[in-house]
Amino acid sequence: MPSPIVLVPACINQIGSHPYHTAQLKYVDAVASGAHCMPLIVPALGAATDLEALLDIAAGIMLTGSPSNVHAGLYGQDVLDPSLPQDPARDATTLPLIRAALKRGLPLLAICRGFQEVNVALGGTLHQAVHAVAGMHDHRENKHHTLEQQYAAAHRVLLEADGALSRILGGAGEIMVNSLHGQGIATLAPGLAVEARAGDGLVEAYRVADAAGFTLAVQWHPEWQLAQNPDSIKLFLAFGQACRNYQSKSGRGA
Ligand SMILES: N[C@@H](CCC(=O)NCCCC(=O)O)C(=O)O
Repeated sequence: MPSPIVLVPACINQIGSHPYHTAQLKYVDAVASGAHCMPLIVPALGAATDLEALLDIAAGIMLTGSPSNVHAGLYGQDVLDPSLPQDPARDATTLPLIRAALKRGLPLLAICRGFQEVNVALGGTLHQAVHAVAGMHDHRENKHHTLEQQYAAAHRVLLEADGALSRILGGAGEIMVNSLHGQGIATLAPGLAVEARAGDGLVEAYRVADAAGFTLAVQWHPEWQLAQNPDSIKLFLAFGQACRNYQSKSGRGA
């Protein structure tokens, strides 16, 4: 069977004098080495994206993290801190792509910003600054720390008993995760089912309840040093297997 193609939507980033379509290496490599699939970086072309052409060749989609925020206008709010990075071209590409991919039953794995944008794509809202909400913890990384420290395990999450994530992780009730986000889920979109929460109650993982295939979105970073984290290995293996199953069922597996 040819390797299943997993779409990895790009960000737009300024490098020197020019804007680039970019995808961070750790995400792209995790699709290859963790899910054993072929990553395909999708440019952030917005409305010019041919969604059906992409979905005709894809067997999965992975939404990456990124320092930028999903634009608050997309969930009916004003941007509270305009100094934080935005990526309207990524928003204009991923939101329609997410909806079209789910309609086809494509396996989906979403991480950090990706976790937030799937929620917004399906009608949910975000806290623009989780740490400013009474009773919530500060989920941000300390930018003065080394990368190793920033991506180290930061807090535990409690997994839903008998949930999809818990099953993938061998029946675990809780796991330790890293934490590098200022925003978080305020209202979960209709049709999403909670899979894990942090100690302050913040949703840390969910699935699309009535999806035809595998869907999991996590607020943490399983792609970070994937090979050293048994939970992350299991998560990416399960995603990869779902992509292989989708490819076989769609008749493209020969
Ligand atoms: N802007 C959002 C998204 C946070 C996020 O995805 N952080 C990861 C950035 C670096 C990486 O990709 O590893 C927020 O702050 O909530």
